[in-house]
Amino acid sequence: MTWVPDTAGSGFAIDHLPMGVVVPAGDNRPRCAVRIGDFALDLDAAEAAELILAAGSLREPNLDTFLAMGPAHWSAVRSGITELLTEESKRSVVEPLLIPLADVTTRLAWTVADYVDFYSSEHHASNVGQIFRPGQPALPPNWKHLPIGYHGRAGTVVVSDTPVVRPSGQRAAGDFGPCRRLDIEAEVGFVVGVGSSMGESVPWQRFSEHVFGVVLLNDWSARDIQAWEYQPLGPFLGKSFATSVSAWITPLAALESAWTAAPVQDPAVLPYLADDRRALGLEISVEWNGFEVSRPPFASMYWTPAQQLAHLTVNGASLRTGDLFASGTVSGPARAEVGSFLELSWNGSEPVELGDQKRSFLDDGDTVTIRARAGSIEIAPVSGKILPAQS
Ligand SMILES: O=C(O)/C=C/C(=O)CC(=O)CC(=O)O
Ligand SMILES: [Ca+2]
Ligand SMILES: [Mg+2]
Repeated sequence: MTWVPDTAGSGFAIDHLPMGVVVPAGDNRPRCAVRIGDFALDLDAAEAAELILAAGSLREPNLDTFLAMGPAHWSAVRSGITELLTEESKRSVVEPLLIPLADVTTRLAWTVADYVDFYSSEHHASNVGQIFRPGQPALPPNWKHLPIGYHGRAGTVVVSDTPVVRPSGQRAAGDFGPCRRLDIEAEVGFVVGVGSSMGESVPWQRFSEHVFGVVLLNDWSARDIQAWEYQPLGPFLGKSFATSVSAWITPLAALESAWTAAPVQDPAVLPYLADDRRALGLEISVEWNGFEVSRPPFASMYWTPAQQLAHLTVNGASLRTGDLFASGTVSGPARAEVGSFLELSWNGSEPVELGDQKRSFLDDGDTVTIRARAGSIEIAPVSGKILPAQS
């Protein structure tokens, strides 16, 4: 039991403790923090006051040093924070370090090193295959043999609530202008803490030794630019303009009871990909201008994050602290479970109702918020508003 008021049922109770970086109003120094209910606990101040021992890792302007220190450190810090927030005897010294969330702005919590995006929902891949490549098999021949992915643009990963400017680009031969089919992709991102050496692959069993935690991720996608540019090398400018992530990273340690069964794979995969079929049972919700338009089920993903990690490194490519890999768009089997508006509106042919409007893609001024829950835990939402293209 925590002494912090009103946390039960908030999704951010004492069993959660997601980590982030905040700047208090009237200050300009970013500091490491943990979220409890509607407060941020200033971990920089807690470590400075020796209320928590973290070898200086919480006195940095972001979580990079903390992330690099690995599971034993993550777990010791988590225990220390739990103690501060539960022991009544600590309350008088800790309570002054709680800042209402209304009085802070959040920052990107870590330096994104490499960013990789997978394509691991069978429903999403077959929907997009039918839309982009009609007349061809919905899934490419390699799809069930490896988790397909591409390298994205780490430098344009932004924290939730950062506005997204509509990109301009080539929409067809000789046709340049603002994107007309601006879309979202609802995804789950995994934040790597502990790196690896070049030449060394990281087996799926080592997932929790390297991955610290989970964020929600919106892979904003310019469908007209993408459809024109992507062959044969895959997504480029159609996706590199912005990718949004949650302000708070949910540690894997908070999600231990959220694991459930992943779909059985047929055909059998190669031994390095033969994992224990554990999926995170996150129930995602996509809100468009405040209307819930979809509920993608994360446990339906064909390829698991542990398999994605094994595949990422099987050629000896190393991991770095801060690497971010995204699940790929999360789409379930039903139309009301898809993770993109491309699928929801079937490429604009079946617009959806938002109040008294009918819509297929994003208009300027629209806001999209992606939320997710697993039992008592709410993953911090990722939200973004579309601003007009640069003139
Ligand atoms: O199939 C295609 O050509 C394109 C697919 C996507 O845009 C999806 C993508 O970025 C990967 C994913 O999020 O699943
Ligand atoms: Ca994507
Ligand atoms: Mg993107």
